[in-house]
Amino acid sequence: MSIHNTSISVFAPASIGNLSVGFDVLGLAVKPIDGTLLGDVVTVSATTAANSLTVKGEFAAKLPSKKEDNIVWSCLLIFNEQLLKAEQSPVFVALTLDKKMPVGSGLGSSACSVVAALVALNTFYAKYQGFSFAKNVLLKMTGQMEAKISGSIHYDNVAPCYLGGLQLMVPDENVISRLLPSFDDCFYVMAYPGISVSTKAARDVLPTEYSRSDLISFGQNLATFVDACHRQDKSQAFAVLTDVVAEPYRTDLLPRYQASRDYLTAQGALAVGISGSGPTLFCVCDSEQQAQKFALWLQDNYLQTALGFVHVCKVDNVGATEL
Ligand SMILES: Nc1ncnc2c1ncn2[C@@H]1O[C@H](COP(=O)(O)OP(=O)(O)OP(=O)(O)O)[C@@H](O)[C@H]1O
Ligand SMILES: N[C@@H](CCO)C(=O)O
Repeated sequence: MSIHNTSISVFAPASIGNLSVGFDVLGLAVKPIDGTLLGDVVTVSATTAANSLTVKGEFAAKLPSKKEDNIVWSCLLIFNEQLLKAEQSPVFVALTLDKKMPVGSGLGSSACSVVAALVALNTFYAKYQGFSFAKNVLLKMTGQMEAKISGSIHYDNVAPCYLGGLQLMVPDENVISRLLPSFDDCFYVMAYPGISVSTKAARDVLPTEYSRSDLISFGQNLATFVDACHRQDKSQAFAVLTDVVAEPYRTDLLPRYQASRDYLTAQGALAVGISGSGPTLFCVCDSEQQAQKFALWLQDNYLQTALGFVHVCKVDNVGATEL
């Protein structure tokens, strides 16, 4: 097939950064059970004119109007730079971003755009020029792009969004992220209240130092959770899903969060937490019936604007995928 008459579209899913116990080091990709595409789609087509970027979709208007300020454009620039370093010739492309994800939502919105763009470009070049970057090289590029947005490298959204499942960030640049066994039978209710919280602002409220007892709790909760994942011990895993690093300092940014958390916990949720830097709340449930009940409650009690939504999700084990 000629490079000039076809296009590649890639979907990249929402994710729960931190998963309460793993600040900046754990992330879980999720997908709504009703088949809704909760994530962004980027399409790449060859063009004979100059490079271009078109933005459409429900949340397009929330993005900067100049294409140079859209992270998808930065992805194209870094990708082309890397192509040249690999002695490959970039071609002109027309990019389209279908911005389905609310910005500043805690669902990994910028990660969805970054991953969809870089995977779409990589797939495009693989199919039509027989060249592609290895997964780890592409993952590093996604980390650089995420850092450009939030001010520090953290892979807890981009890694699960790209690779799927529950990912643990490893401080080894040859590994970066490792897949952990997750609990595929659980349901994750995701409630986005319809307001925006910037990741940078939610990082700025965190202390620069922590007490020894917080340090011990953090290490113990994360280690116990990872061990429980490997043993598939669901009750142990979710019993320690407590965040001592970020949640205590971020609840003030999240109207109705504390009351919702208390209610859902009292009603038997396996765990409740802030997705990424918020404002999305996630609630882990054992059964679909319980998840649907909590979804209705969150719809009535956690949402604040008409832009808000609630989805009952499961783990997305696939990650970024060509449509
Ligand atoms: N394609 C894009 N998608 C999302 N944000 C973008 C994009 N391009 C540029 N931006 C800008 O990047 C910033 C993203 O902010 P932030 O990191 O708080 O949001 P986020 O990635 O949506 O957060 P979260 O991970 O909590 O969902 C905003 O200022 C937004 O205008
Ligand atoms: N780990 C990040 C996730 C948001 O992108 C944070 O909590 O600040």
